[in-house]
Amino acid sequence: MYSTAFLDLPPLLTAGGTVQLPGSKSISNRVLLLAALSQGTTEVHDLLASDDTRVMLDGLRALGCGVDESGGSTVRITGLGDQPPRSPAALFLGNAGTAMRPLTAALALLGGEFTLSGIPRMHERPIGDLVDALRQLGCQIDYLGNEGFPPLRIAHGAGLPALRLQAPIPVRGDVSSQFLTALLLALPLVAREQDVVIEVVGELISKPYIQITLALLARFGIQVARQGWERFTIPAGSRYQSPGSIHVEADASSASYFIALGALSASAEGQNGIKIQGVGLDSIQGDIRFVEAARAMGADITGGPNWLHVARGAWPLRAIDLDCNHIPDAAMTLATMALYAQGTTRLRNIASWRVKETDRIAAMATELRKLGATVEEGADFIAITPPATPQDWKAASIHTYDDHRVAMCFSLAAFNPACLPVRIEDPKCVAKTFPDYFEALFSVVQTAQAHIPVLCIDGPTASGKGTVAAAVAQQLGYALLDSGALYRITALAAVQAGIDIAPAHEAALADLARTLPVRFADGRIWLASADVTDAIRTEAMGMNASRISALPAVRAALVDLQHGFARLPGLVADGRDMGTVIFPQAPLKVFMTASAACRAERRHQQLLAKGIDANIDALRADLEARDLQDQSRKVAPLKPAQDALLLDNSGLTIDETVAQVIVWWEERQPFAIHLAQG
Ligand SMILES: Nc1ncnc2c1ncn2[C@@H]1O[C@H](COP(=O)(O)OP(=O)(O)O)[C@@H](O)[C@H]1O
Ligand SMILES: Nc1ccn([C@H]2C[C@H](O)[C@@H](COP(=O)(O)OP(=O)(O)O)O2)c(=O)n1
Repeated sequence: MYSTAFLDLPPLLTAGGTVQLPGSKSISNRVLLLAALSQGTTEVHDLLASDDTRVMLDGLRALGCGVDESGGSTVRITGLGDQPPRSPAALFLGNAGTAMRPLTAALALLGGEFTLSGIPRMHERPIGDLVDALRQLGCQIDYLGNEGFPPLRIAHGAGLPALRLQAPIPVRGDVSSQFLTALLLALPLVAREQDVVIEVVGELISKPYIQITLALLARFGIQVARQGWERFTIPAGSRYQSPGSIHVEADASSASYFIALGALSASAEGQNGIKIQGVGLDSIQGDIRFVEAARAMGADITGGPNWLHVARGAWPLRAIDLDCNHIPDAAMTLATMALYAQGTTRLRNIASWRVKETDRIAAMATELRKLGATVEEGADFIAITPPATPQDWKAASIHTYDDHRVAMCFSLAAFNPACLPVRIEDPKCVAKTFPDYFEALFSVVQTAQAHIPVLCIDGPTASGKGTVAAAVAQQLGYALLDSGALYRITALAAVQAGIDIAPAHEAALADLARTLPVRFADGRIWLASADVTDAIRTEAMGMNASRISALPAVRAALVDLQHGFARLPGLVADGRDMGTVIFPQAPLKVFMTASAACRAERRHQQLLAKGIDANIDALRADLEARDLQDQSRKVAPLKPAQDALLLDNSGLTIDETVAQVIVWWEERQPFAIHLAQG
């Protein structure tokens, strides 16, 4: 997951390959609750690991359910059965509507004392219609903040009052279908002696989500009878029965981003479109009908029981005018597909967008406009006209409103014909449903090598390049190339092979460099099966590296390996010749220096921290000798590139040095200019 403040997506050109999608959030949290209400243990396979399932699992544990997470994506839930939930209990449910609503209903019917709260946005999301329905039944629920919104208190410490189950229970269906889902999931608890009937007031929205609820209830032994979408009957004698084991389908809403990707990108060379694993055309999730909408816009989609294949069909895409009530979440993806359509795309009947993670109509309108689109918005619709020509596109920093879908939708804007990068702010908000979304995206998209941003930091030993490069890479979410390590590893391999580091053995040393079995993983460096992270860091190996690096054939042998580090979303490279030889087109080259005295002192401190005693004068003499050797060699000597910015950090802290590099990087991005204008 990218936990950076922002993630800059370089312009993307093609896509191709296979993605495996994470489990559906809606199915995951429903299954968890049903398993928790059942007798016995349920093995839940392919459970989504996300913020929303995390709060549900924590909540169930707090209520006394058995939760065994030792099996990776398979979680074992031991249900309450006939046991009462542990009470009192305080549940924090983040921003998970799929946890807040059904738990409120279930706990109100089970009895006990509970508080249910979430993050501030959760406290702005309405729950009054559900509370009204439960209060009419006889449940005692209080608002702890604003009327009609969480946080809530359920107060049945003295036992449940008699519930009024004879008359049909009315619930509004036109604000959120989650209220009805909550009642359907919870009322079987009390459908013992008589049928329990729910009547929907108002036009029910998001019906497909109710279908998921009914299908999952059936898997847990509850057969709900439905008359139209107005009346639902839970038969007397209902009891939750664990199916023993259940598989969670991949998330059909998450599939929408990759369906869109296949529809709007040219295929990568030798590939034909995108294959999506984990969800197929016969999915029980309503958002699978996004397929029809994407086809209407031009996508070429085929599929089987648990896979989809998507390629470009009509291009440019066709604008559509669609009632999106049946696919409220996935429809947001249509709004960014509209950027690539001819004409105006109108998405209607989407009032529920206004009460989701954020006001999604306002959010989409604001961010689409930043890209140069013309957007009209109303209480329950949005109409998008793309920028008229490539020149009308703008580089935008997309605000994501702590809304995973906004972040994922707008990643598609990186295919803009103007080849502008797109900045996604707070990319970790995707953790709600798809923590590794950007990793999955990068695994199936490609761009021209020239579009991949590279930031070079060169300089003499102990100037702080390595430290600063690592910090900058972390802040930007970029890969890191410690090129000095490659020379150090080659030198170590030569020493181990007994090859003298001298010009006479240049060819043999170059062969060694070309076939170096090196691997960088989890902050460690491996040479074949040996962890050499520490062995290459000695002063002696630094000197050997400097000697081996003076051999032109060795340098040439390491070029391809170094170029291979430049991958999406970008690279920070540190060394001696990153800006001059390896990445001469890099948009930012920093030449970092510090006085010899300062550098000797830093090295001294570094060694002391490792428990190695060293003489500071000897260290200074060594580093000056190495500087001289690196500066005076014939090939790729240590020197600033012509367009490098010099940074003498003798008087700066590490943080100040990093901040300066980031300021220079930001000055080169188009977003700041846009912000200044906007
Ligand atoms: N302003 C600074 N910038 C970068 N590093 C610094 C700074 N001040 C002190 N240091 C320290 O200098 C030492 C040498 O840094 P390092 O990154 O190993 O240098 P290099 O990669 O250039 O050889 C590290 O221990 C680092 O913490
Ligand atoms: N791009 C590079 C990186 C390192 N080298 C050589 C020259 C250096 O003295 C050695 C060791 O580099 P390294 O960056 O690990 O050394 P320091 O951490 O700066 O002491 O490798 C090079 O020639 N070109």
